[in-house]
Amino acid sequence: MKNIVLIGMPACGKSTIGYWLSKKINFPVLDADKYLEEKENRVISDIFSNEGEEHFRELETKYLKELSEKEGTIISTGGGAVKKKENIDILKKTGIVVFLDRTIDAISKENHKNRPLLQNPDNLQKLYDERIKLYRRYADIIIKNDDSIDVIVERIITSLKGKIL
Ligand SMILES: Nc1ncnc2c1ncn2[C@@H]1O[C@H](COP(=O)(O)OP(=O)(O)O)[C@@H](O)[C@H]1O
Ligand SMILES: O=C(O)C1=C[C@@H](OP(=O)(O)O)[C@@H](O)[C@H](O)C1
Ligand SMILES: [Mg+2]
Repeated sequence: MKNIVLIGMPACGKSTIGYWLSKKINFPVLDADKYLEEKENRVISDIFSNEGEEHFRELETKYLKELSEKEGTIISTGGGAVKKKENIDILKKTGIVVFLDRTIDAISKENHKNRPLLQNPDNLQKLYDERIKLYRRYADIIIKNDDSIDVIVERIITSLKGKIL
């Protein structure tokens, strides 16, 4: 059974929707950021401020590799997982990639205190411009996150019917 891999901008809903999707379809869920924090016994903002983004990206790749070895699991990635093609190549071998497409406007209204890259709000548009083509390129399925979480979960389930559900 393939994994369901959620990708998209920071605060597009990957962690939250992964959790509710898991409840609905009874697949286990693993959040790549939480997994990394548990394995490293540290929080991401601490890794960014002490060792920097590059070190975080190395750890992210290491743990995405571990997660890609799962089966029938929902994997909520961090927004920057698409920065390395290597990450996506690995995730795609065992999973179907779902891009949660949420507007910058909606994302900008969320609380970003635990997102080191969004401490400067101007960075959101910059990240979007750098990454949007990557999310679209790597997506097997694109789901617009422009309604309630329940509706989005149902949209994902409908789009996966006949593919893996
Ligand atoms: N469709 C939605 N309706 C209401 N809140 C949403 C929706 N999608 C995401 N959110 C909220 O946005 C915030 C960021 O979501 P999160 O799951 O942490 O995003 P990500 O893991 O992609 O960074 C959370 O507070 C979440 O509840
Ligand atoms: O967009 C990014 O580069 C990042 C997004 C974060 O995850 P979320 O997308 O869950 O916020 C987290 O992995 C880290 O702060 C870097
Ligand atoms: Mg998340």
